[in-house]
Amino acid sequence: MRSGEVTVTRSGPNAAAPSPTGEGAARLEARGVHVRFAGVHALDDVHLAVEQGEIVGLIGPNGAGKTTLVNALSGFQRPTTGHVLLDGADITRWAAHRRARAGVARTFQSVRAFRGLTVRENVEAAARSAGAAGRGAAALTGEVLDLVGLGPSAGSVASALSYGQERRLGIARALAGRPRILLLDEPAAGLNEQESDELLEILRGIRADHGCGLLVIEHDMRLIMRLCDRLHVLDYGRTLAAGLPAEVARDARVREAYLGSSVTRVGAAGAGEEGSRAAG
Ligand SMILES: Nc1ncnc2c1ncn2[C@@H]1O[C@H](COP(=O)(O)OP(=O)(O)OP(=O)(O)O)[C@@H](O)[C@H]1O
Repeated sequence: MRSGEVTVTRSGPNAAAPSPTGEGAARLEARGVHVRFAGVHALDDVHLAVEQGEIVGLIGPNGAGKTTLVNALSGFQRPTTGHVLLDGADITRWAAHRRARAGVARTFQSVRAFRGLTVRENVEAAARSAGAAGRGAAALTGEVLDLVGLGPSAGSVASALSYGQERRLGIARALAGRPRILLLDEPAAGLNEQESDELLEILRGIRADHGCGLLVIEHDMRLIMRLCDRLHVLDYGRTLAAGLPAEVARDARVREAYLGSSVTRVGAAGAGEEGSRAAG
């Protein structure tokens, strides 16, 4: 799904969104999810879970079903069959806004901030719509902008930002809801190497400071191999491999379907180059 909107949670300024079950660490899970569009099996029996505090990379060739899976997890696509669970509760029929209130935030591939508003106003608007008010919203906005490195640009109009900064603004708006699980759809798309390195530090900082779990769709293997605790590989809607990044990078099926010849460098160095079929 390509949209400029960012979904945020509705929670207070100093705490992550509440668990629907009252439990601690969040766990968002796709269990046996199928999504069919007419004759296309966009997802075929996919099982994936992301827990608070971990970073999971979702990779695979163009059209593999990555965005469809994030849509299914965030409530923008109803599975044809299968279930989505949050903290063990079945949320398959929950609308996107309800999932957002429960702590599941996402960004989209295309960023479109409110370009006439300042950076601060953009994030404050997201914080307010997520339930923060008054000084709480202002404090949360400042905190989130610092986290994504946009503190010095808080007073700039969004239209003056570079592309890389605008993408970080999209992440800041998602964080303004204090999510427990954050789904990022190609956050490094269009970034140069230096910007991608900066993004790596920002995403690590989000895990460290917010403690939220991240599911990251990305074609930038240099970023993904350094960032993620685990990888999940989709191909033609099916899970091709899942596991530790080094294990996945060595998997012959993954090399053939996606990583191509760059895998030797990816596996050997723990950081490689973009996959051969990764057109982003
Ligand atoms: N709304 C839709 N209607 C029909 N087919 C769709 C729809 N959305 C996605 N598809 C198809 O489902 C499959 C998976 O698409 P999806 O966008 O999830 O792949 P992806 O892995 O995210 O690709 P990319 O890396 O290019 O973003 C593709 O064959 C795509 O054409």
